[in-house]
Amino acid sequence: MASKLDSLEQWVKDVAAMTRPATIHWCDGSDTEYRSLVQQMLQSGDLIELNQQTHPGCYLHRSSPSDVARVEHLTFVCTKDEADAGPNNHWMAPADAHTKMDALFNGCMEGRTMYVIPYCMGPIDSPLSRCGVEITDSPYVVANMRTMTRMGAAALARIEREGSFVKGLHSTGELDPERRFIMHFPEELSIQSYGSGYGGNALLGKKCHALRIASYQARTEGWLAEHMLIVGIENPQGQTHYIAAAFPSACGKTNLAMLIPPEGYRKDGWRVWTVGDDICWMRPGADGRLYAINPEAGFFGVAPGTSDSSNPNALTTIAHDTIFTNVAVTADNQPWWEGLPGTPITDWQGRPYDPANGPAAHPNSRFTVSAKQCPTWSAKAEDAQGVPISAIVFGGRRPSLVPLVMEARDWTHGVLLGAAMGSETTAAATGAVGVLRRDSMAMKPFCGYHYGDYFTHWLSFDKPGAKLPKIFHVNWFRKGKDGKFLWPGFGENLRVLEWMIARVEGKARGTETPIGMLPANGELKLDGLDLPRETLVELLDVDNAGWQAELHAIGEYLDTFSPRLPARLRQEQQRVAHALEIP
Ligand SMILES: C=CCn1c(=O)c2[nH]c(Cc3ccc(NC(C)=O)cc3)nc2n(CCCC)c1=O
Ligand SMILES: [Mn+2]
Repeated sequence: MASKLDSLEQWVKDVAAMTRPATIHWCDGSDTEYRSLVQQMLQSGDLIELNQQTHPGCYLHRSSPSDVARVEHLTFVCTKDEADAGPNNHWMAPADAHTKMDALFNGCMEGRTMYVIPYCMGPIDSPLSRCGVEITDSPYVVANMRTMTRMGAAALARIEREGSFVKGLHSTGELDPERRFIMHFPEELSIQSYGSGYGGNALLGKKCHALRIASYQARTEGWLAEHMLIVGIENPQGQTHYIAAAFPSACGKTNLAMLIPPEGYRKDGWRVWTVGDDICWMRPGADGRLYAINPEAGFFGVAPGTSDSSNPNALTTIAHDTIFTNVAVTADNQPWWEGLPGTPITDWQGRPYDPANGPAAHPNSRFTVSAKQCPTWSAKAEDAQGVPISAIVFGGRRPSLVPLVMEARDWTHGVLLGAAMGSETTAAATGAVGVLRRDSMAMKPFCGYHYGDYFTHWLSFDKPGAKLPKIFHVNWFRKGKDGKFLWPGFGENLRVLEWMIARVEGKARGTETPIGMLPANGELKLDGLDLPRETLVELLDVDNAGWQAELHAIGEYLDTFSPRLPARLRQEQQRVAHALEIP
């Protein structure tokens, strides 16, 4: 009787025959295994021990200077039909990609250990979870996957029961930027990554599996794999509403997932619970509501900007048992990055810190830590059925035009808000300031198939019996004429989430505008916040002419996905455009 592990064992044999490792190690995810991996990496220099008094169990990894972020131009979706990949992906024919990758993997693990990492994305006993196996020659990847996924024996047992798993093959190769590829084969449920040791390229459970492959799978199976945080908002009466939110980078997703309520709210008994900060898998439950899990078990967060003022919960979370990547170090061997007090003496490349060389910590430097270490971590993150989603929030960094918050009039309008979301670039990102980059549902680098088909899939959830979440759009970053931020943001954002929940509960009326529903006078609670009335007026201002231009630009953006753009979405854009023309 063939065991369901036969296909796994055969695949491991085939990979070993191609890569020719010195030894093969099947990972069990135990503490013993982790400790010996850490010792091995301290010996090899892959890890550097940090100050164990102030940061017990914390280590520093320095990647090679040319391997510090995802490489979108070397990331491919290899579907049989090029059109299925869409204009939002680089495409290569599967046969060509396999030829290229087989040549790179040939003998690449000679003298190395080949680690076999069975993992589960999501709670080990949840029907919403999915399993994968990553084969890698990087102990750093093993250590990170143990934190970021449910890795080891329990996952292997589930694979044995289920028989299906995503096959991920990774090698750091020679860390040569010229020989670096991240290939996705959605029809084969497989991923092949060569030449990078960095997070999003090498921890295959995260962006590669949980977003690119999973978004493709979710479309065929009727669920959603999204680039969203999941946060629970508990009111003084003890009722908790769960919100899923998608933002492009640099909007503070992790900060929102770990939000600390303003003083007055805390005193009244409001609590914020963290379920996830990056990825959300959602599917309709028996009652027609959308139920969500966080497929990850940890946070792979951006270190710079994480401070006592922006996210005290994150600082507490990473005070122990955390792996830091490409941060700086202080004189007493503590991890350091821009935004923290104190001074760095060694920069992310191990050089004596010199401001002339740029920031001490790399702008994309990261911490890898178990989600359970977060003071606001919600035990519901382990709930097999997931949490019911009351609201979906899209957002972006828009210095002008876009109000603080607006509610979609229905699901179709909400999908339009998500499709049109984006951020104006800041000088830090691209040098050009004020260029609007659309990033639909914040999935631009992660949607594993044609964006037009993805919008069609989103629209398909609006069907009889569905009890869909309300959809909102927020903008924390609107500026006044003086160039200053109009909204204090951070913990004060709870006031906006409170209004959303009041809308969900039918306790706020709101006021209709052509672009959506806005808080009516007095509905946004401002007590304890000295926000001048004219500032609130500016924050909620709907500039009709400006929005007519925006809707026109949205139409042009949507047309780039023709002919696979769903007509219903283009009609919704037209509806809003016409509503703006009515005086
Ligand atoms: C839950 C928090 C979400 N959030 C925000 O809501 C937010 N708002 C802003 C803009 C801002 C910056 C500084 C102030 N300072 C004072 C003193 O008001 C106010 C707003 N920055 C924000 N940031 C940081 C963005 C970079 C990752 C942010 O994360
Ligand atoms: Mn992300």
